Amino acid sequence: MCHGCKCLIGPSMLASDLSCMADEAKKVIAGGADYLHLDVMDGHFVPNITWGPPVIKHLRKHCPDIFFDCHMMVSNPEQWVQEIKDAGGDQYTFHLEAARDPAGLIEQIKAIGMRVGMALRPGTPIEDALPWVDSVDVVLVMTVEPGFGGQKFMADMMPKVAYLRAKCPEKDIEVDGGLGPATVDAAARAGANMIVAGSSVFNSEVPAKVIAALRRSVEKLGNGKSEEELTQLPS
Ligand SMILES: O=C(CO)[C@@H](O)[C@H](O)COP(=O)(O)O
Repeated sequence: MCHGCKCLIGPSMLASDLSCMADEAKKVIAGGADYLHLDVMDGHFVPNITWGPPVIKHLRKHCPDIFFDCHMMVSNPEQWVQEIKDAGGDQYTFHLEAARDPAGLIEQIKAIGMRVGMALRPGTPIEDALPWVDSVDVVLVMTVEPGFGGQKFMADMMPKVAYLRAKCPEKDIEVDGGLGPATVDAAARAGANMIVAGSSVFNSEVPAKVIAALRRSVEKLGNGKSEEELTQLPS
């Protein structure tokens, strides 16, 4: 179980109305988001294209204080570190499958002053990540195939999360894909403390309620409480 990790909820902007991204961001910030998850896709590493540093830079002007978690679904993650930093990124999450030299890339990101995230596609075994886990701030376990929002949560990724949590009680573990009030309990029980949620938050009439429900699950179940203890907690 997670001992020292804070529960953090990060709405995925991919699911927002991108014609008014800044307003959408402000809405979820007001609704209690701890950070914004920004999916950068290059049409090569994944079969979709979203945005890059110019859009992040403009969003930063409208949202000066929130943490920007940049999920780099790109084939050449070494190329964008400086641009993402300059645009206002706080965390640079690269895909292990795309990194030619993970150790060098981690150093590059750290040297520039961003938090380092390492993401794993569903098909990547957790063992592949172990050599670098101690050097990164966050491990992102994808719970859908990266590329698109609105997919079904892959509960069979939870053993990866649980294995990692057992090995690294203090590490930030993030999950992303198909998360909402109906699926978050499994991720919380496995030990994830950073929850990315796109469709469930932005499709809701009241995003704040969904964010609160996600937080409630992680705060309760992520602390290793028994079902009996949970029934005694105020809702
Ligand atoms: O990285 C991705 C998809 O590649 C995610 O961040 C999705 O955007 C999450 O969206 P939902 O599954 O929550 O709708």
